[in-house]
Amino acid sequence: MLLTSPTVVASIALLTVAVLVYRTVKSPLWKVPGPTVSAFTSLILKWHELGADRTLYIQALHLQYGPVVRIAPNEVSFTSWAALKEIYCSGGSGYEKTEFYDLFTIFGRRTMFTTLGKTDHAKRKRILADRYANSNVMRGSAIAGIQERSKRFIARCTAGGLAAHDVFCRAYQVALHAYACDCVTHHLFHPEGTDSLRDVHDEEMMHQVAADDSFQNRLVSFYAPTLHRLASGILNFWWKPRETPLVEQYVQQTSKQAEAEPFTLLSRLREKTGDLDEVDTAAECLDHIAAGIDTTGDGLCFLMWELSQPRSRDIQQRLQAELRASPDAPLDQLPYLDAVVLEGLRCFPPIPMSLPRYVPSGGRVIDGTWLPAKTIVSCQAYSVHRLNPSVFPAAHIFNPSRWLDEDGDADRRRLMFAFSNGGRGCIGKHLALAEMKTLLRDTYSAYTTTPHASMSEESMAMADQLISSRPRDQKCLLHFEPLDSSSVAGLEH
Ligand code: HEM
Repeated sequence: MLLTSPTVVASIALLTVAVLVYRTVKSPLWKVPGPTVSAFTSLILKWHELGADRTLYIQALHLQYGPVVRIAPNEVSFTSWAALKEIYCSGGSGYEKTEFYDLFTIFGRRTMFTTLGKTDHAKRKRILADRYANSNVMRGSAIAGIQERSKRFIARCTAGGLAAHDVFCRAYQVALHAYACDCVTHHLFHPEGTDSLRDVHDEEMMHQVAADDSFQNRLVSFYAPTLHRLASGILNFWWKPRETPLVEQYVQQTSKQAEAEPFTLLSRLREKTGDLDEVDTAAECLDHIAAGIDTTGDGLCFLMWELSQPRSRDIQQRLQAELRASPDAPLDQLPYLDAVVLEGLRCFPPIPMSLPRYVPSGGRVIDGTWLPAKTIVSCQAYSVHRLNPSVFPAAHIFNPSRWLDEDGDADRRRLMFAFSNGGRGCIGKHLALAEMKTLLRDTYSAYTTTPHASMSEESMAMADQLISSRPRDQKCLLHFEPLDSSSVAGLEH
């Protein structure tokens, strides 16, 4: 009786609010700059996550509040080198990952990417690292496979003459994602890599991974597992669950049966059979496929879109001039190509979002702010690359030449966060760079690219997925116009 009295209910509610306010105000995070609402609830942040614009929301907060911003009651975002170094590089591999990475477990197993603790991660990395070393990526049939796939990509893009070709991934159309898929599976399984540039079944399989629209569904399963369990029928109607049966089957079969060449990851995993069972092996390989398709594909897509704009005409011409002047130069001796790729990854990082980590026990001072253990801290490449004006002046401008200036070179390179930094940075970095440079070299030694009239900046706006981003309309129509017949002849396949 007493409990239903309005006075008692109001008193309990008031007391609860008072305790909440008291605890919030007394929290060590209270003084961290940020909107007041972030101190009380993470709902606004989650709303932006579901709306696919978390990255831009955090960017706006940094613009308003500075390099340290509280984005949720227990979460702080940073943009400075001091913070980046502490969070991602201290002790070699930085702070431990949060349970956010549970969203990416495969076949119920943790892979190198989803391992949270440092010790387990270091053990797994010791097994895998040598196959992704630059010397292994750039040798013999490893690099020859990339070159072959790049020529296939160009052949598909130019098969219809001047007609526009969709260089982004759409069902049954030629795509940068197909190129990235064929390159990464070549590195994992050769000779059993995919041929999604030419084979419809492989393209369909690639498409399941690349055009996955499940991020909202997965976010709900992460934040509200009970709701997800109870209401999955309704949720699945609105937001698709992740379903990639074709690639799962391919990886499970291939990782069991294939005779893989010595440069491949699979051959390495075979040498280490005592460390990983069949399911671990398949999960690790599938993870690398997923990690290597959207990232390289979207990175190239945003970059080629930018190069195709009238405002980038001089840049495209300078790139063409360098490539045509040195047709046989090794990839690492083409400084402007390198600058174009770095600037592409700076302006359009394929993983633009926060990479969340826990403050270790005992708490830490990060960029002058003391934070208790278990606070979630992160940097996001999108903001790191745009909000350090002394290192990246006029950061909103796509300007590859900034990377040619010897002055400040070390500062720029250490703030390049597209592949993250420290011991948990991208293991596939050299593979991705080889793929990007090879395809750009083949394209711009022989063609000029221009945007199709139907394309707009809005359709190419960044849309966040779970951790990566992609163009909002998932298409990017470009024309490929031959520079002259002699340059094209070498690329015909
Ligand atoms: C332009 C292309 C790429 C970009 C921008 C990129 C970016 C990144 C970033 C930012 C991370 C750190 C993620 C985090 O801490 O949450 C990462 C990790 C990782 N990447 Fe990439 N990546 C690219 C291509 C690739 C490729 C081609 C592979 C294929 C093998 C790959 C495999 C991985 C793996 C296995 C990890 C986990 C590393 C670890 O935890 O030690 N990535 N990548």
